Amino acid sequence: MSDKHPAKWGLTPQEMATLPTVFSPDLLSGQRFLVTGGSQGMGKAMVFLLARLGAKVMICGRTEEKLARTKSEVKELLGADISYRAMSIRDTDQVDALLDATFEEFGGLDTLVNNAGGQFPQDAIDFTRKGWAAVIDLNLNGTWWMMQGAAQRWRDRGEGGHIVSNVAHVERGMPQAAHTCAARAGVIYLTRTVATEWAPLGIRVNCVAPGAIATEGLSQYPPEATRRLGNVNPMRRMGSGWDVAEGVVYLSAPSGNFITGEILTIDGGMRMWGTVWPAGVPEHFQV
Ligand SMILES: CCCCCCCCCCC/C=C/C(=O)SCCNC(=O)CCNC(=O)[C@H](O)C(C)(C)COP(=O)(O)OP(=O)(O)OC[C@H]1O[C@@H](n2cnc3c(N)ncnc32)[C@H](O)[C@@H]1OP(=O)(O)O
Ligand SMILES: NC(=O)C1=CN([C@@H]2O[C@H](COP(=O)(O)OP(=O)(O)OC[C@H]3O[C@@H](n4cnc5c(N)ncnc54)[C@H](OP(=O)(O)O)[C@@H]3O)[C@@H](O)[C@H]2O)C=CC1
Repeated sequence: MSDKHPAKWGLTPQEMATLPTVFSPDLLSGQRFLVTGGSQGMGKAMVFLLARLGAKVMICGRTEEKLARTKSEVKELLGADISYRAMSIRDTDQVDALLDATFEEFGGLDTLVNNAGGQFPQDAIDFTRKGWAAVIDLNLNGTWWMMQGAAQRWRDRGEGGHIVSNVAHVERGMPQAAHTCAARAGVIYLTRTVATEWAPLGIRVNCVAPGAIATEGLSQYPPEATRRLGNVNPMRRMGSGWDVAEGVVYLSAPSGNFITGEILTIDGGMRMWGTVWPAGVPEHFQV
């Protein structure tokens, strides 16, 4: 997929309704999930897979129209009912309201999936304070409000739970995306820390760390930012939202019962070879 910029990124609802999965159809029967950013991209793939496996699902995002469309597509293609709430994870009052509504509607929560996030490509030296703050607030603070809010409710109810946060492959840093690299590293180390603090509460805490994944979110980036994404790992192709969704289910289902503080990298090997350079390869690094 080198040098290509498709007219439309990501999986269609029909694909998400029919793609093969390694998991059995009743695996998550009765399990209650909350997926932030479930209205498109990887989050939407998770929602389709979770619904196919029998889970009850609540999704959120800022745009009501996208949430309502996802709900009706899941109903039409899978015959399943999901719930949604329009909100921003950056707003602590809205986070509390979402968590309260979810616990009330489902009578509890089994797994929180922190998937909402994003950034813009820019050299770190040029970040404005407002741009830096926006990316940290969304990806680090917003994710943390969700993690802490869910854990407090589980503790107060005397129940356990599981958190899985969608971060990014950041082991080698991320040139031209240092703000999101810093935020994702923050989430990774929060995860590794509270996995210990919250183990006595019966709460497992994990992350998935994707490399370049073809999703609708990429349509917000110009072709010069995305045309190299199929060439940034040894497999020399992009992953799909389904690859990440299956990783989330692996960690959340009984297959993950003895896994906490883990970062499951789903990147086609990008941690070993390949650099994104989302704003273009600087002359110094061209070969
Ligand atoms: C191409 C990938 C780049 C990252 C590299 C990651 C490498 C890993 C794999 C590669 C692919 C990863 C892809 C994705 O994650 S795609 C899915 C996620 N979706 C998005 O990223 C959506 C796009 N981003 C945003 O919506 C916003 O940037 C953001 C949410 C981060 C900010 O939202 P907010 O609405 O609060 O902020 P504003 O838009 O009002 O902007 C606030 C200030 O931020 C600065 N800014 C914003 N955009 C840019 C830009 N394009 N370039 C430079 N600066 C920017 C700016 O200071 C804004 O303030 P002003 O508007 O007042 O100037
Ligand atoms: N695509 C890729 O290659 C990679 C992506 N990632 C990360 O994985 C996650 C999912 O990515 P992807 O599926 O591509 O993203 P998309 O941009 O396709 O989807 C993002 C989702 O998050 C929601 N969202 C964004 N901001 C907020 C907010 N403040 N509050 C609540 N919901 C919000 C969006 O809905 P709405 O706009 O309506 O709010 C949308 O549903 C993101 O954190 C992304 O940065 C990491 C590595 C690689």
